[in-house]
Amino acid sequence: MGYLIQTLLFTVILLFFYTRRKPRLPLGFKDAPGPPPLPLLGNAHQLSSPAHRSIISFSHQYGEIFKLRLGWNDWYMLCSPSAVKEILDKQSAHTSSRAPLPVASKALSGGMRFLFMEYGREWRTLRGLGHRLLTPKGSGEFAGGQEWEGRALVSEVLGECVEGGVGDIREEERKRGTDRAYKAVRRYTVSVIMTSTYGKRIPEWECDEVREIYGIMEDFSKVAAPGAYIADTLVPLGRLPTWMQWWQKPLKPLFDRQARLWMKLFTELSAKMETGNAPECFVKQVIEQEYEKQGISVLQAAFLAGSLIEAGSETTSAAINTALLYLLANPRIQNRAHEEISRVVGPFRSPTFANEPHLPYIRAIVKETMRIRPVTNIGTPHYTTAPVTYKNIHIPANSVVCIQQYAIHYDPELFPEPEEFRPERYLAYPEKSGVYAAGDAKERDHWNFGAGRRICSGLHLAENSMFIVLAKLIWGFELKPPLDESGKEEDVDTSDEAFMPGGNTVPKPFRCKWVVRGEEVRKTIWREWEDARREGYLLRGERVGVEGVVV
Ligand code: HEM
Repeated sequence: MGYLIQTLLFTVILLFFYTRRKPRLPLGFKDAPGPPPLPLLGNAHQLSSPAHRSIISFSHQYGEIFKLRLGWNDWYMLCSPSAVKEILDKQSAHTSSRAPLPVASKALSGGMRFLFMEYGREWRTLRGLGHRLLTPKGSGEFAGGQEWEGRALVSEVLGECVEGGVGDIREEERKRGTDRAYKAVRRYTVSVIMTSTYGKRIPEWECDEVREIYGIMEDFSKVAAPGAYIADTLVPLGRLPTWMQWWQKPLKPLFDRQARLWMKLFTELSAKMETGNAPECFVKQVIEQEYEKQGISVLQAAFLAGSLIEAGSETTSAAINTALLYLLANPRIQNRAHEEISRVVGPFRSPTFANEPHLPYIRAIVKETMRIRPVTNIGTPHYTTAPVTYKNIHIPANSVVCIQQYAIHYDPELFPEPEEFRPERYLAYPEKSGVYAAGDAKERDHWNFGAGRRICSGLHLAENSMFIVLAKLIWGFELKPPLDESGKEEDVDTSDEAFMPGGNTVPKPFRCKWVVRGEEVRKTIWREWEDARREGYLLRGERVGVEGVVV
């Protein structure tokens, strides 16, 4: 114990001097501007809750790059398209790692959580394994499943949320508005990602698998929350001998819980492969690519699949639910969107991906949602492995470099009246996000998926889900504000208060009145769902039914 106290004291003293250090600058270069840090505290006390508001105001004060000292690291906040392009794209050989996190990455995740993995051979091999699944073409193979799950979702909303529906919904919820569609959207996204990775559908929200997956994500967000564990702030504590790392023992059961779930799914699938009964899916591809020969352990391969499930579920449902919240608050936009869909599709069938080129306004809603409420609140931190420069600013090795999506998305020079939800600004952007991410910085649509070599692997899958779900829901229903006790429509809140606290921008569950758009549409929804249940859909030539891939 005495040794531990001495080490802690030593680390605090070290931090005191470390936080007062000045970087050595090469001739002709300067340090990034920023608010002066306090000894020990750095700048953490200057961040508001939610943090993006103070980041936006610092960007107004200091410009396109500023520096904050947060814990052990200097964070260089990138607040302009060209700073992101120059630093994260053009100098990506040195800006593609992640900061060391002895607790969240090492102890909780055994160093195997893909999102946190340091840049290097192992990360490259794993990214390569995931690549085939997630390229535009690979993601396109899941379009049938997204379309099919979209039909399931629309019928769920009709059954559960609409007056005259069939679910166990209370009369009052039907009349005054319900938040059930919020969960239905979450079910949709988990089901799409589980079918893609393991060939398994998630037909019900209330089931053991969803409980376990969300339990794991909850453990993760608690442990990774800023300030939750001092060793993720005072990183040198991670160099203590393992027996002295007091956080290891309580986190062991949480690591075991993840390993158990990811390994259970993985070994079940491997067993099915041995008997020739495995569904077509990502993990089957990984096994066929002989991951062991590439130096990847079975546990790491199982964690890779788990990382995709984690990374793809809550992010996509948060984005879709955010779009629904803004549509609810903006009847004019909803009407314009519905006018476009009904002109192109009519009431006798619901929209499909084939209609996408003719639905520019729906595509614009997808992009505008990602602009106005980027899913990451304080950006996506990368870590430098060598010094990099931007204009005459020098950024040393071992610094955090972090896109600030909110600061860029709320720059009125780039997006006039940025607080306004205005899909029209994206009508001149016919391509998907991946195309703009690879192009000229000034032409990029939004920065929601990050940048450089660590750019979101699932962006095509995510954008496709957003498009198909929004198109089908707007086609099927009018979203109306909930009613208060006196029967008057309530105001719809889209302020920061409407979102949960934390690193991700996730809307709080919100009530809404779902009104089906006429008898013909109601009949079409039921008919299409019956057809879908009967026929299933094809995933790379294999039939998928209500229970998942049919083998
Ligand atoms: C609207 C939905 C989504 C948003 C906003 C989103 C956003 C992001 C962001 C900002 C990053 C970090 C990028 C960086 O470091 O520069 C990321 C990483 C990642 N995302 Fe997504 N994502 C979404 C959906 C998905 C889906 C559906 C999948 C998988 C199927 C996925 C898989 C991943 C993975 C594996 C990484 C880690 C990449 C790495 O560290 O190399 N994401 N995502």
